[in-house]
Amino acid sequence: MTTSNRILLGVNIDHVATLRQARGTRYPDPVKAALDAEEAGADGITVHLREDRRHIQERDVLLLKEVLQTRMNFEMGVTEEMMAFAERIRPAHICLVPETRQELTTEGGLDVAGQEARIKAAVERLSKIGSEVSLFIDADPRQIEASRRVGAPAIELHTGRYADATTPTEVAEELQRIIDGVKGGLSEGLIVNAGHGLHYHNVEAVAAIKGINELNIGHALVAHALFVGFKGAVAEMKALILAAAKP
Ligand SMILES: CC(=O)[C@@H](O)[C@H](O)COP(=O)(O)O
Ligand SMILES: NCC(=O)COP(=O)(O)O
Repeated sequence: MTTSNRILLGVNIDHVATLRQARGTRYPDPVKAALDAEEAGADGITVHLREDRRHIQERDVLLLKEVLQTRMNFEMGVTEEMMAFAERIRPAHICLVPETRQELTTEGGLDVAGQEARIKAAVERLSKIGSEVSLFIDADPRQIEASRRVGAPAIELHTGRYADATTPTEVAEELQRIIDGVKGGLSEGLIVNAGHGLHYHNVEAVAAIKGINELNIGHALVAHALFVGFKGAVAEMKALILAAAKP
């Protein structure tokens, strides 16, 4: 069970690639962003190779595998194509996410409870290559219990609803859901990560929750980097979460 106050920052570089793909250029290179992020204190690099390849490409993942000093967290849908690719690159961490072609971004968590046999088989297969498999789920007790049952060592709680909440009541309710989810995950013996939609203005309350292992943050960092540079954006975020996580 992870109960330390040391909280890790996983930097998601997908949206550096979004900017590149918008013009079909060679720049900006997410690989450069990853190296800058590491220099600025990132504990790991997250990439989501979407089925539609709207941002990260296979080339990015293959290069990252060669150059990262930290570790890769490879987000993927549960498809045969992705399973075979993951087996080829053997990332340190794999996060299984739900994916819909038309969605603007990952809208909800993976329905582990509704497809336990399928997710269990994927977790078993991916664990054989030495990856630590986590499941990107909503902070829902049913999904947390199912995650333990399918043998995943880790979960990542989807913080999108908290990030999108507008009224103080809604924010408090969504935060409480995450707090309860962290407690529930830890009591099931799982490593608990969190992420999606986290920003400089909403990250501290989540970073202050005891027992969270890692926060994965991307879109807000890439946006802020336009004004302060990628290293500056990562360093600011890292300082914020470390200060918030202090006992
Ligand atoms: C699963 C997750 O939360 C991230 O991969 C995030 O989704 C990346 O960005 P997009 O969802 O916008 O592709
Ligand atoms: N898994 C969440 C993630 O990697 C980053 O999501 P976002 O900060 O880009 O919304």
